[in-house]
Amino acid sequence: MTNPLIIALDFPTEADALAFLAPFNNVPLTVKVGMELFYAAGLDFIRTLQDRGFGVFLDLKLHDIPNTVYSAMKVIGQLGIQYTTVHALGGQTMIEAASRGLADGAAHAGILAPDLLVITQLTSTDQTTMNRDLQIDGDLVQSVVHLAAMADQAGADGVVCSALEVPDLQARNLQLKYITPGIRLAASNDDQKRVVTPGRARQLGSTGLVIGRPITQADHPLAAYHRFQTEWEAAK
Ligand SMILES: O=C(O)c1cc(=O)[nH]c(=O)n1[C@@H]1O[C@H](COP(=O)(O)O)[C@@H](O)[C@H]1O
Repeated sequence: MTNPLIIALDFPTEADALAFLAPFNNVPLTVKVGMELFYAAGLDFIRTLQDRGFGVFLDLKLHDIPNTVYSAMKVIGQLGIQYTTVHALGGQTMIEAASRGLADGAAHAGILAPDLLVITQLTSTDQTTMNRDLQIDGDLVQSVVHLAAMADQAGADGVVCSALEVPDLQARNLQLKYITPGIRLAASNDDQKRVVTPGRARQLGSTGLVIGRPITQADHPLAAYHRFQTEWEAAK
């Protein structure tokens, strides 16, 4: 089974990412490659991670017209990775196009398509940001529920949201995985606004966690990873 703890490799270079991963040699990790590292290290680095046995979550958060997203996802579908992302705010037709693109790319390569995860409201967004900056009226949780239901309709495999919203999503009986960032062992003061501990996230129904700085910036990353894992396991 895929490791439910996904580490966000938010590093500026391939060398930094590989140095971080050195102690994790025998750990069956799924690692998330986001915009910074992908733009710096590209597809060759994705293959390096796969050669070393890591599962890959390619997080490029596509948001464009359906035809452009379809074509990009057709390429991504051929990579043999585990997860990739689009923004819900691209709308249902764009999400459907993304799903088709992944399926067509994977079929072309004769492999399984990655899970398509849809970003609902970012965990750095709070109620005020959503209403004032994005000019989306109403309640943030209701917006996440609406976007997740749309993603489900469009054939997505999961959504990215705060663990705080998962109970409301489960109440809708959606056929989705709930991948939740904004995970912290204790209260923190960084840019994340909707924050949850790993144990609480599991109790709330998260399928998987995305964890970045609390592990990547720790003095002892492997020990930090084990603390998250222990809390996750204890919350069964
Ligand atoms: O798509 C994501 O992974 C994502 C969505 C979201 O709503 N919030 C969010 O923090 N993320 C990502 O999850 C990771 C969280 O990193 P830390 O805040 O360092 O734990 C980063 O790579 C973010 O890009």
